[in-house]
Parts: sequence; C-alpha cells; structure tokens
Amino acid sequence: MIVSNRLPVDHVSGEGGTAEWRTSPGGLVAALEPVMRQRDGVWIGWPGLADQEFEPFEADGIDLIPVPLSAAEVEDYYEGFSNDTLWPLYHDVISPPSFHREWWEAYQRVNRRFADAALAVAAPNAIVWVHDYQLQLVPKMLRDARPDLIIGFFNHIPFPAYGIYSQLPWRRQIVDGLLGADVVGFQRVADGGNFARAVRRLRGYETRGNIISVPIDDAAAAIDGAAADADEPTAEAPMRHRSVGRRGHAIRTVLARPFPISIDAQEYQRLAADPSIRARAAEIREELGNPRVVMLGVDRLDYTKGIRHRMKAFGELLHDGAVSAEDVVLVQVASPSRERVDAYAQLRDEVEVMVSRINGDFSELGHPAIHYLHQGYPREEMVALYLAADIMLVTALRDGMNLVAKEYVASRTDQDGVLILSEFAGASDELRQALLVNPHDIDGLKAAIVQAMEMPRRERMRRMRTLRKRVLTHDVQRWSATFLDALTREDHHDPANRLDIPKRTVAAADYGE
Ligand SMILES: O=P(O)(O)OC[C@H]1O[C@H](O[C@H]2O[C@H](CO)[C@@H](O)[C@H](O)[C@H]2O)[C@H](O)[C@@H](O)[C@@H]1O
Ligand SMILES: O=c1ccn([C@@H]2O[C@H](COP(=O)(O)OP(=O)(O)O)[C@@H](O)[C@H]2O)c(=O)[nH]1
Repeated sequence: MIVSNRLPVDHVSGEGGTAEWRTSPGGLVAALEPVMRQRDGVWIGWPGLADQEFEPFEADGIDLIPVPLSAAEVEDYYEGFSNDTLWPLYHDVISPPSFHREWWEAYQRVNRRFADAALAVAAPNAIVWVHDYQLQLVPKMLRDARPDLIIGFFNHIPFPAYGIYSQLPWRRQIVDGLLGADVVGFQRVADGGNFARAVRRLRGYETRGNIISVPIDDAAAAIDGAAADADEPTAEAPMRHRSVGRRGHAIRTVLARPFPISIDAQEYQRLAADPSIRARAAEIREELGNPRVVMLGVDRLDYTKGIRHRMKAFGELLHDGAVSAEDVVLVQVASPSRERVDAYAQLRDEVEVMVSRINGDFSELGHPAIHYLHQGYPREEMVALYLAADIMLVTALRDGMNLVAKEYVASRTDQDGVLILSEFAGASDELRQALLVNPHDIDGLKAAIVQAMEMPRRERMRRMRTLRKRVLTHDVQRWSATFLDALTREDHHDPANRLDIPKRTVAAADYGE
C-alpha cells in the first residue's frame, strides 16, 4: 500500500460546473505512478479537492482510496502546517516558516485519518509505504495499532540540519512519528545524517551508521505480546527487527538511509523517439523564431526553485550585451502551485514583474526574451520541450531531488544538450557531469550559461553520455525495488543495504551538518 498526501489524479472542476480527473502536479506522483502501475496494491491519498467524498475507484490500473479533507483542513493541514511550516523549514528557511498551534492540531488529526484509512484495508503483515512530510506521524500511528505491518517511509524533500529543525515546536513528536517505520528513506546522504543527529539530540537513541536503535517501551512491548498471544495473524510476525541493545534493553532497529529517487527512464526514451513528439520539438523551435540557443526552465512556481535567480542571470547577460533576445531565448514553464499560500502568491508577483521588466527592456519585435508560461503541461509536451532546449536550467536553492533534471537527460537520446544544475538539488549527487552551479552566485551562474552556449559538441556529448548512463541504470523501478528490498529484509545489518551513490558524494555530503 502506498499512503501519500496526493493521489495520482486530482479532481478538478472546469467551466460550467464540469469536473474531471487530471494527473496531479509534482514529482512524487510522477515517480510513484509507474511503480504502482506495475504492482498490485492500493494507493491511499487526497483527491485534491475540499469537502468532497469519493468511493474507492480505479484509474489507469491502480486502485485508489480517496481520503477526504474539509476546506478548513486544506487550509490548516495542507496549506498551513505542510506548506507554510514544514516546507519552508525543511528547505533551509528560504522563506520564513509560520508556527501555529491550530495548524499542528489539524496535522495530527489528518495524519490520524490517513493512518485509519490504511488500517481499515491493511491485510496481516501488509507492506505500507508512507510518503513525505505531510504524513510524518503516520508510521508511529500504524505501528502502535498494528505491529505486524511492515512500514516504510520516504521523505521526498530535504531533512534539515539540526539547528534549523530544532526550531519546530513539535520536533520530538515528528521524530517519534518517523521512528515508527522500519525503514526511513531520504534523497541524500546528508538528509539521513541530519535525521540521525536529530534523533540523537532529541531522544538520545544510539545511532550507528545507518541504523538507529529505538528502545521498546513497556506499552509497545505489551501490545506486541498481546498480538502474539491473541493467535491473530500477527502472531506469525512479532515485532520485526527486535533485539537486545548494548545496555541490555529490548530495542528495535530502524534503518535510515538515502534512496535517491528517479524517473521511468525507458518511458522518457520512448517518448523522445516518438515521431510526433520530435515533430512538436521542431515546431516549438520554429514558433520561437529559430533562435540560436533555446534555454528552458520547468518548475512548479515555488520559491525553492530559484526561478528569480536564473532570470536575474539571464537579464544581466542581456544587459551586458553578452546575448541578444534574437539569438537566445529563455522558455520558463512555471506551473501553478499552492496558490493560496501567501509566499507563493508573492513569488508569482515577483517573478511576473521580473519577466515584464526583462521583456520590456530587452525583447525585440517578434522576439520576446522570456517566454513565460504559467501553466501545467502533459508529459508529451514536456518531452518536446526537453528536445527543443539546448540548455536546461535547474537552479533550485534547495530541492529534494528535482526529477526535471533527470527527465531532460533521459529524453536526450541524441546525446546532445547541456544541463546546468544547482548543487543544492538532490540530483547533483548523481549528475556530476552537469555544469554544477551555486545559484546564489549570479556571476557564476552567468559564466555557466556562457560556458554552456559555447561548449563544443564533442564535450556536450561526452557529458550527456555519462549523465544518461547514470539515469538509465538508476531508474525509478530500481529505486522502488531497492527500497522495498531493504524494507522486507530481515536483518538491517545485511551488507546488501550498502549505499548505491557515487563514492565522492558520500565523502562530500556535508550540507547542513
Ligand atoms: O502536492 P503539491 O503540494 O502540489 O506539490 C507537488 C509535490 O512537490 C514535492 O515534490 C518532491 O518530490 C519529488 C520526487 O521525489 C522531488 O524530486 C522534489 O525535489 C520534491 O520537491 C513534494 O515533496 C510532494 O509531496 C508534492 O506532491
Ligand atoms: O507543466 C508541467 C511542469 C512539471 N511537470 C512535471 O512535474 C514533475 C516535477 O518534479 P520535480 O521533482 O522536478 O519537482 P517537484 O515539483 O516535485 O518539486 C516532473 O515530473 C515534471 O515533468 C509536468 O508534468 N508538467
């Protein structure tokens, strides 16, 4: 079972009272959807609309169980605690987080509802895989109620350094919630390190490498024992990963380590070979006026993505005369996101003022410098855009992974194109042959853009070949198999749990510590 805030489809109301199911935004759904299509299982989540109850249904071969949210819960749990407390806090306080006790109340209540929805359908010894920061209390809720379950948790966004995390008034409850899982997965080595440190500081539990020893308290042991005595199906599986700790107490171990997420790389290759998508890519270049260089940014309109930083760099290059609007264009897809959260509404205003300033100052008749698209596009159009773009700009100030970077690479079956990638995106751990940038360093970003524009084809192809090798061999199918393998393995100390991340990155994983 998958439990995530979002279902893969959103119920969206259209004009004239019509309504339809649409693919949900964001990388979590993009990554999990192909995994679930290939497996039997149910997906529990919110259908994206307030005050609406839906019966379980099937979409694209996946069984979905909708969890309803009231309008007040959308405000307090989703927009509030999830996206105005945890999101900015976990992304290094790029925007100041708000702390409100009533949001925390709603977060607990909604986490309980998701846990109950899972408990209602979980077979004995079922595997329940909980996802992301919106549901961090669910693992403990599940474990307390049903110790027979095999519980995994994957955090799609960064886990911050302790100095930042410790601002959270409910920091202990969240750590306890996560430690209900058998395996807690993160995107980067540094995220796992930050979590282990928070556990040590807040709970004093022993952590050795990737393994955390959680003392089993009397209450938990009693529930476990009762389950074993009751001759229920759970009797076959008393608390997993249980042993005796160094001080002689009963403990259970939790494996907390990175599992960098990926994409359905074969599907992107397949789309990139589709003649109609290739024709669309050529058409896009034509529509842009056949400029020498097409640069592309694709992001949810989120302050973590560094959209303003890349526009500033491009604006300065136009100002310096290093490029002209006739020669070089920037296409920026900024898909609508969390529009009722103040910081997002403000960002939209700031970005749109920047776009009009740059276009006002530097566009030429028939040649706008920036093509700004505040819309969400289907996957086929994404691939056409990737194929049309000479340079892909991923300049996130903080990002769990950034699947767009991997999608660009997988789509470039022609081995061409340059990826400019922020070192603050999780993808930079694996995509070392990209032009890695610090997006706060505007001069460095400008230099990378110039380097990308001037890069000889041989070098472009050499870099792209290496990038493609990594993405094609480390796709989302491998990611889910690796996670589920670790989750179902009897012994957390099994050497098969070794990390599958380039060694240089493991050594240099110092962000946030
Ligand atoms: O559900 P929304 O509030 O509309 O937001 C969309 C998703 O955004 C975040 O995605 C993250 O997951 C990606 C895949 O692991 C990762 O590449 C990216 O760096 C993350 O930002 C969020 O974590 C999801 O829960 C949201 O559904
Ligand atoms: O108009 C759009 C914009 C984005 N995406 C997809 O949304 C996902 C974004 O994931 P990423 O990990 O880059 O960031 P997130 O939005 O999850 O933070 C990627 O699969 C994009 O292809 C899309 O399908 N249409």
